[in-house]
Amino acid sequence: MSSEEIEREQRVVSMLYGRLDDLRAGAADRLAKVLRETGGTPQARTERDTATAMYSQQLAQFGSVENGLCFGRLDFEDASHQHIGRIGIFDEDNDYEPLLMDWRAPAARPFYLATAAAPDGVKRRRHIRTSMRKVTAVDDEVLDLEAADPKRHEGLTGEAALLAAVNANRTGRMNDIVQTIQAEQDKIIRSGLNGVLVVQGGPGTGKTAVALHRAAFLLYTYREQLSRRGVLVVGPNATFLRYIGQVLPSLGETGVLLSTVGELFPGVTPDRTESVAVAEIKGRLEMTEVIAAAVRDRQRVPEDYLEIQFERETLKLDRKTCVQARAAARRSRRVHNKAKPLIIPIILDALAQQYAERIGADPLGGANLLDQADLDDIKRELSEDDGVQEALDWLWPTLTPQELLEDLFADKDKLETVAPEFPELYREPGGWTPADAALLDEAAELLGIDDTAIKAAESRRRQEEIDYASGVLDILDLQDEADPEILMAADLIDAGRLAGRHEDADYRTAAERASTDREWTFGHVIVDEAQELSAMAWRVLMRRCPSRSMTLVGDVAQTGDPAGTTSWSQVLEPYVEDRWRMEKLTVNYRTPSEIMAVAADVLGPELEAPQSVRDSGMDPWHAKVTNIPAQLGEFVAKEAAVIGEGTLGVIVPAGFGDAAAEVDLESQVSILTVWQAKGLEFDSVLVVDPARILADSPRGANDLYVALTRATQRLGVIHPGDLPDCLSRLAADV
Ligand SMILES: Nc1ncnc2c1ncn2[C@@H]1O[C@H](COP(=O)(O)OP(=O)(O)OP(=O)(O)O)[C@@H](O)[C@H]1O
Repeated sequence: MSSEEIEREQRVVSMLYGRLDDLRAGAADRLAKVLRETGGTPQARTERDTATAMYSQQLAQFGSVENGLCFGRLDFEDASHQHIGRIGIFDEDNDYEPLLMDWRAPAARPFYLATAAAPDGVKRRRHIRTSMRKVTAVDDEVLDLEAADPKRHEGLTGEAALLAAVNANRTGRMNDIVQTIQAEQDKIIRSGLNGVLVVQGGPGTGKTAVALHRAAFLLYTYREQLSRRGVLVVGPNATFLRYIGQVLPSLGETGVLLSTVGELFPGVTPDRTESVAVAEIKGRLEMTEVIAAAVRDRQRVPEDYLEIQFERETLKLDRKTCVQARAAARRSRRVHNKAKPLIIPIILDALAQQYAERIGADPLGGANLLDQADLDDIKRELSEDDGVQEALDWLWPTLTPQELLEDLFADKDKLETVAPEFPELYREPGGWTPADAALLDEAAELLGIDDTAIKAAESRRRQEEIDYASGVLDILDLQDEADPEILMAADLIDAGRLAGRHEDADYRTAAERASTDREWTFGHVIVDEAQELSAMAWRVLMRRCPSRSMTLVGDVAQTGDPAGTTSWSQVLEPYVEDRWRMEKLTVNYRTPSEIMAVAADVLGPELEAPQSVRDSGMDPWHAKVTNIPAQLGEFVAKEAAVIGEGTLGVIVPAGFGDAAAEVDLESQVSILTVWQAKGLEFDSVLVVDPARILADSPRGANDLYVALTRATQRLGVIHPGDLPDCLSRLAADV
């Protein structure tokens, strides 16, 4: 490419960075100005808070698009052209003409879709590669069938830039692919907001990348709708979330909540582990019945009667009354904690009657000496009595989800009553596992919160605000009394509305608020590695998204979790029946063809493995070793030396000594289990003891498939015994 062209693009790119600097300086100035302001009316204060949040967010956005601000240019048949980049920049002095078109704008679409066969008015597509603020290369594609290069791959856009991107060494953090999105990916990214979209694709087809770019696209296109409710992105584990954490900010988006399902229950951070078998049980739909039974088990009646000391009397609360009270509460179909107020009057009535009969009895045998007012007094006193409260708590305790499950899992007798078929659920008290989150959420649904007290306090507070506000209005009106022509303040605004204006507004982003609110419902939910979710986890996510505006990406051939799914329709049927759409991704951008051929053998011929976009020219190898712990270091050192600056992932069977609980993504060599490696990639991968990975789980073949497909360049397999037959394609290490 001529240096003249590079220089020409450099001038444009430098101009755009100049504009970016101006925008950044403008936002910084405005932010500094609002931060300097103090005092003023409450309304002025809230306006300042909004402005502060807005300018801070703008500053963060302008900072995050620094790398690769402008990466493309389209030249059209009509001799016009347009530069494409991470954000839109407009020429304020020239009728706001776009200087840089946001990649998500409809007008930028031909950059990803135009082909020689369907050029869509585009004559030439140019990929502009930059490093820091310097243009390093430009790659042109002339969209002209006659001039097309016969060596180019059918169906790939920007092949040179794409191959440069997929061949680059990995850093341990995922990069965005905004510069080289391919047509089949673009279609998914820009698919409409509504309904459930399933994206099925083999390893390395860009599912994660597509999911994240889709989040950015949706936030751009449906800004109004989505910034209020937020977008939730769910990933399989914390390492994975750290791996993808930078992608959305690099696309200028910050308002997205990234979470695992295990962390979706506010206030609970999973801090203990459990066996795969127990986690699998906890993921089963049958757990809904177990939890419902656990709640019913806490709604008790005495065998015979309960004795309650009140004043100097011993009252007896008989079984029949308790059964009646319980039946009334259950009949109401209210959730447990909200149904409690229904048993209270029945119990108090019975106790008050009994007490009145004792103390009000006419010694001469006449009618009871107490009247209704006395009875009411007795009931009030009973309701405040500790002994009575204790009895009520025994009959129908107010419970938090944590209390319900802690009491259940740490009590063999309770478990025996509630879930006799699952004694494995027993555990020592303290702490929660990732699978518990879905159970806590289910329990919260059945228990509810008795918010009568909270509501009463809220309405008291609001009344006080209204009283205060009417005081303010009175004062204003007094001042205006002299001139009846002037509109009274109270004519313009009533006290309720004035009070409402002064209520504290919440300026946290939707994502921040959502993370602390169990009942928050999102505008859109994106699930990565969706095949891993258990039936119980799906219930949690569906609750968070009643609009069913969802994108689910995954690969049923990679399911490792025994609680996970092998069929999308099975998972979705209970929630949306057959009203969901599926898109497929077919090209593998990560794994070279030589490695993909080995991986495909593991799953057999019925699986359609994705097509690799490139060959590496290197054969994956295997080596038989006698003593893995003693010899592994040697292989790691050799491989690390070969890849130089690149990353090496050593994937070991679960329970292998060296796998750390936390994976350090920054280090050159990571030792991790298949579960931890889900969704990640490394320039070179060493798979240790494939026979054990196969044997360790009912989904062992899927696990091995995942392990083998993490490599972007090189693959080696080390095995202590015979090489499993399915890997016979591997060449012996020399
Ligand atoms: N259009 C593209 N341009 C450049 N790189 C791409 C493109 N699509 C995907 N990639 C790269 O391919 C690799 C695999 O992508 P990604 O992790 O999204 O795949 P995946 O389908 O989620 O894989 P898996 O199911 O194995 O976890 C990443 O390095 C990603 O950046």
